[in-house]
Formats: sequence, C-alpha cells, structure tokens
Amino acid sequence: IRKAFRNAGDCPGRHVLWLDPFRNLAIVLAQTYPRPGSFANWGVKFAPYAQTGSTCIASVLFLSSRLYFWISDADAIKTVTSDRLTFQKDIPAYEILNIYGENLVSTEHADWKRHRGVSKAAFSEANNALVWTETLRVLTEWFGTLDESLSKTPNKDGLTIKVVDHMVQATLLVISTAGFGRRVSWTEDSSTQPPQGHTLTFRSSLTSTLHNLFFKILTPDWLCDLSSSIYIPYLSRRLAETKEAFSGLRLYIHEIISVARVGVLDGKGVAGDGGGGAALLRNLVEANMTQDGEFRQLTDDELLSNIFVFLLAGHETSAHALSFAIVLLALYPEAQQKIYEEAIQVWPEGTDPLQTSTYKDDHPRLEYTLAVFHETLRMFPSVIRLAKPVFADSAVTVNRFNPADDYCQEGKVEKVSVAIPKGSVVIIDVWALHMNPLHRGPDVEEFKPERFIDTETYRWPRDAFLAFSAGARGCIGKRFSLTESICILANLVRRYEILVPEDLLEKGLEERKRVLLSWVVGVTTTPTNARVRVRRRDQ
Ligand code: HEM
Repeated sequence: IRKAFRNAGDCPGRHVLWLDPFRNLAIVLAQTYPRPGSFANWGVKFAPYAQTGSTCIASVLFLSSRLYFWISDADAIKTVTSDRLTFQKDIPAYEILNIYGENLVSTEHADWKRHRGVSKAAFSEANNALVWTETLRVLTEWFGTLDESLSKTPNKDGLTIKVVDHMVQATLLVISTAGFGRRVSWTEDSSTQPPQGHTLTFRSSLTSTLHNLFFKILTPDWLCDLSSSIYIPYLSRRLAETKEAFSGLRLYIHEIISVARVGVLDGKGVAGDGGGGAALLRNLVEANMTQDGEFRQLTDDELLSNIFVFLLAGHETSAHALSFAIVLLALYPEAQQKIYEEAIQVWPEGTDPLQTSTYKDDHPRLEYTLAVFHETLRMFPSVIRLAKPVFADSAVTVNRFNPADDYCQEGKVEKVSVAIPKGSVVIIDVWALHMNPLHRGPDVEEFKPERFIDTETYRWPRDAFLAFSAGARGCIGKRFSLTESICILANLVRRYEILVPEDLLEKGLEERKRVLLSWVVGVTTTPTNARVRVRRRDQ
C-alpha cells in the first residue's frame, strides 16, 4: 500500500479503501458503509475535496493495493471522458446487467461498437417526436385517473400521491411504446391480473427483476440450489420470487421478439409501430436476423439482453429524476410558478396541449422547464460515480487550494498536473463535480434552475454537468429522456398545483427536504419518500 501511495506522487488524500467502490457489495452496503460523512460515502459530495484542498484525491484499495484517483474537476474529467482508449469502462462492474447476455452497457471495444452501431440510429429527431406524442398520450390517461381520484376524495386540498410509482408507470409506458411498439393503456397497465400464459404482469415482472438484481448476484449458485430443495426461511421465498420475475420477464421479451421477427419478415414493421415507430426494436431485431460474415450482428442472447437493458435504462433513471424534480417543485413554489408561466405562454388558457402539442414547435420553447430538470439532475444525479480503469500512463490538470481560504475568490486556486499511472483507476465523482463551488459558486447546495439558462454574459458550464456522462460512452438516451421529462413536467404543472403533503405543512424547508428528498443507492439513485399533493388549478 505504501508503494502504491508513492505512485500517487504528491496527490493528497491517502485514504485506504476497504471495499471496491464499484462492486455489488459496496452498493448493497451503501447506506451504512462507509459511514455518512466519511470519505467514499455515496452522499459525501464535495466535502472531502474541500477538506483536502484538492479536486483530485488519491486512495488505495486494501485488497489489491490498486490506486484510485477521485476527481471532481471539470477539466480533468473532460480529459478522461475524451480519451476512451486510456480511460476505459470498468466492465466487471456491469456484470450485474448480464443476466440474459452481454449488451450495449456492459461491453467495450469492438463489441461495444457493434451494439452501439445497431442502436444509434433509433435515437433520432423523428424518434424524439414520437416520444413527445406518446408522452402526451400517457399523460392524457394518467391525468384522467388523477382527476377521477381527485373527484372521489372529500379533501378539497388535493390528493397526496407517491410520485415514484406514478413516474415508473409513465416512463415505462413511454419506452415500451416509443422503443418497442408495445402500446398499453394506463388502466390496462395498472391491472394486477397477469395476462394468459403469465404469472406476473409485465410491469411487476420488470420491477421485481430490478428489485432482486443485487440479491440474485450476491447469492452464490450453491445456496440457490440448496434453498430450492430445502426450505430456508426468507431465502427460499425471496429466491423463488426472483426466479419467477427473471423468467417472467424473459417470456415477455421473447413475445416482443417473436412478433417483431414476423413483422420484419413480412415487411409490415414491428408490432404496434405502424411501420413508423419502434425503431429501436426494429434495428435490434433486424441485426439479430442479419448475417455479418460467419456470425449474426446480434446473437439471440444479446438481442434479449439489449431489450432488457433498454427497458431498464429507458425508464428507471428518468422516473427517479422526475420524482426528485416533482418534489423539488413542491418545495420551491417560485420555480413551479415559473414553469407554469412558461407552459401558459406555450399553451394559453383554453387550448389543450394534450391534443395539439408537437415536439418541433413546443419542446424548444420550454427552456425554464428544461433548466429545472437539469438542476434536479445536478442536485440528484442518477449515477453518482463512474469508474475508468487506466490503460496507459497519463496526466490530468486539477485545482489545489488552501481549505482555510475563501477559495472561490479569484487567484486563490493553483492548477497542477497529476500523473495518473497505468493500472490505476480514475473515479469520475459526478456528485462532487456537480457540487464543486469552483465551477458553480458558493451557493451549490441551493436549488437554482437559473444556473442552466444562458444569458448574454453567462454560458452555463457544460463540462461541469455530467448527469448523462460524456464522450463516446455518454448516455445514448439523453434526448429521449429530456423530451419525455420536459413534456411531463410542463403539462403536470400547467394542470395541477404541486404542494407538500399535509403532514409536513407545519415543518420548515430543511425538515421537508430531509423527509421528501431522502434517497438510497440502487441501480440508480432512488428516492425513498417522494410524496406530493396535487390539486387541479382550475378548481
Ligand atoms: C434522466 C435520465 C437518464 C440519465 C440521468 C442517464 C444517465 C446515463 C449515464 C450517466 C450513462 C453512462 C453510464 C456509464 O458509463 O456507466 C448512461 C448510459 C446509457 N444510457 Fe442513460 N440516462 C438516462 C436516460 C436514458 C434513457 C431514456 C435511455 C434509453 C432509452 C438510456 C440508455 C442508456 C444506455 C443504453 C447507456 C449505455 C451507453 C453506452 O455505453 O454506449 N438512458 N446513461
């Protein structure tokens, strides 16, 4: 370990890591270890950098003596994300997503290029227009159910809802249709009755698969086998539930694929897309049916796995980010009022955006709504940190300062170069970057959407925002997600007032934030108590 620290040169920090921060155990233990407030804790943000006086901190993993450089500096991170050959993806950390086979997220090099090449064309402006239209359809149905529940509640002060449940349903319906041509209505999707031939509904098989992902990975095969022959309290039931979810979801994906294959063969387009949409499914299935030399462009397992990963990545991150955004709007009525004013300008009173709005005309005009969503992702990034193993000696430029100084003042910071040796790992500390006062000013903890609005004298710092990662391995679904999220937020606020739940009315802002914005680490940052009250604006 001492030798490893010698390779870190004069980079400060010198922490010993007892757990690899990117293996499943670290994620499962995230709530309790490392302890809140201490180095490498998931919610510690910029604090360790502020204490050390550096935007780069060195640490060594005890078991392997490998050097880990934690970075919260926009310039240094840009160097890392733009050099894909030196700073590669930490593939073993993504094995958890390989339950059905390899996929776009969990591969590198030529395999990754092949997966990305197949999917890329589906994320076009034409597809964004489809995402917009489908989001409006989903909203029409969701608002219908909300209005019905509101009409039945005797409380004139509105209805309190658990936001994550609603957002998971909405975003899953959007990706199911716009990605896979599987058009299901809100009420049909709410049904708890599985269709014929299934033991679970589509949504519960997907959500239960996600819920049990880490549990399955951390349970050794011999224990799985044992628990199916001998009853072990808790374990046997949980493993049976996991097995049912995994195989149930596999069956649903197989059905999607079978229908799509027939559609591709007879030239009529994949299910439900009327020949125009569901480009993602069409591209994936066509690649599976296309011979590339001796091999298929995508094997059967890869096809299945990519559909799973797109269903997962295509809804979970957006659903969680939207849930945080909706709670923030309840907590900050001034920001909500600005979205309302923007929405009314785009869709004046008396018009019905759910029937008439188009992506091309309206999306670019919802600038403040977009800023709210960006600011939400700055404060609650879905992916808190990213690991990049280093494959060649390199260097990054970082900032050093005196922690005792008011270091946000001009001239208080010194730029230094840190050598990054081959064999080490760089950790892109997304949350710390977002909370770095050198990039954002001293008010980083405040919710201020205006940070994301350019003016004549200010251009928001693009490189200091990494919610979607960046470079070649950046999020392929960024535009998809921004399109549906902006559509949901603007329409929701135009129709309803979003308020804090009644049980928190007597509490101050800090207490409301503590309760409503609590979160845990999961596949992505997951809100645990996102509740708001909704009340129709016109009643
Ligand atoms: C708020 C919403 C979203 C956020 C914050 C987000 C964030 C990210 C981040 C940080 C990465 C890089 C992950 C890594 O390198 O380990 C990523 C990759 C990816 N995202 Fe998203 N994402 C969002 C929505 C979506 C949507 C809607 C889709 C699909 C429809 C999607 C599909 C993917 C895929 C397939 C990758 C892997 C790309 C590659 O490795 O080439 N994401 N996303």
